[in-house]
Amino acid sequence: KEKIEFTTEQQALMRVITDAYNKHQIPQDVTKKLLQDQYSTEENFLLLTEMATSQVQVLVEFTKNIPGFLSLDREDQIALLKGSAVEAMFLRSAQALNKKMPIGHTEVLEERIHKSGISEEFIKPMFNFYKSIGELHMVLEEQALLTTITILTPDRPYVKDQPAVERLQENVLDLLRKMCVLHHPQEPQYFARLLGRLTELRTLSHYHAEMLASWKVNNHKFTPLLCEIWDVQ
Ligand SMILES: N#Cc1ccccc1NC(=O)[C@H](C1CCCCC1)n1c(-c2ccc(Cl)cc2)nc2cc(F)c(F)cc21
Repeated sequence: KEKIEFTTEQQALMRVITDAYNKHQIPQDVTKKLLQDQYSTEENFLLLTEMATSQVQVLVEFTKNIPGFLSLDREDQIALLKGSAVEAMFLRSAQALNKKMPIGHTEVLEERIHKSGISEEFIKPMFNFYKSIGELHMVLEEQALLTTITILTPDRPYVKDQPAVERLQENVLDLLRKMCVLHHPQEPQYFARLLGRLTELRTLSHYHAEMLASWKVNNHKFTPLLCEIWDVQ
């Protein structure tokens, strides 16, 4: 049984990232809203744009706490945020769906999302991703580190100093690898499976603009922030 040792730097990094992840939760819990009422496709689209907009603001605050992020070139910081916002939102949505809920709530939530206005062709890939995240039973620290790794992806479009991003990402990857051994000692391949989800996440995120454009509403209105961050309008 491998003895897991964390350096003092890694312990500090873990605490900072976990605290930031906890602090920057989504203000109002979207699952509670969706469980409360069945909304029209228009109301759901509005809720989505509100959630996505607040999610971007939450993401910006979260990245400020990633050690080293603010020392990156400012344009690279923007490129990393723009490049990861959609993936971070789908990760957050997956974690929202896979949260422990009273009996029958998850089924209601899934039903509401199926009927929310999203076009059928995207339902399957989206729920496949949510299910594959759920099967991992990630602990909170792993969720926080996975989101951080997604943000610190060096090969996003327009990133100039990729090695600087790689150095930050490597520290977080090393920490995540150790956390996976610690929390899933029986699954030596767990870390690799976790990283494999990031590939699935990137594929799903390619659809996001189409998913929004094909939402069953007459008028697709977006906030200025979403127009900036998402390739819409
Ligand atoms: N945005 C956002 C966001 C930010 C933080 C947390 C959840 C978010 N997701 C959301 O609000 C949307 C809602 C918005 C109202 C209409 C039904 C979907 N959502 C999505 C979903 C996000 C995008 C795109 Cl194109 C399709 C779907 N998959 C969800 C899974 C869940 F379990 C869940 F509760 C919510 C979920």
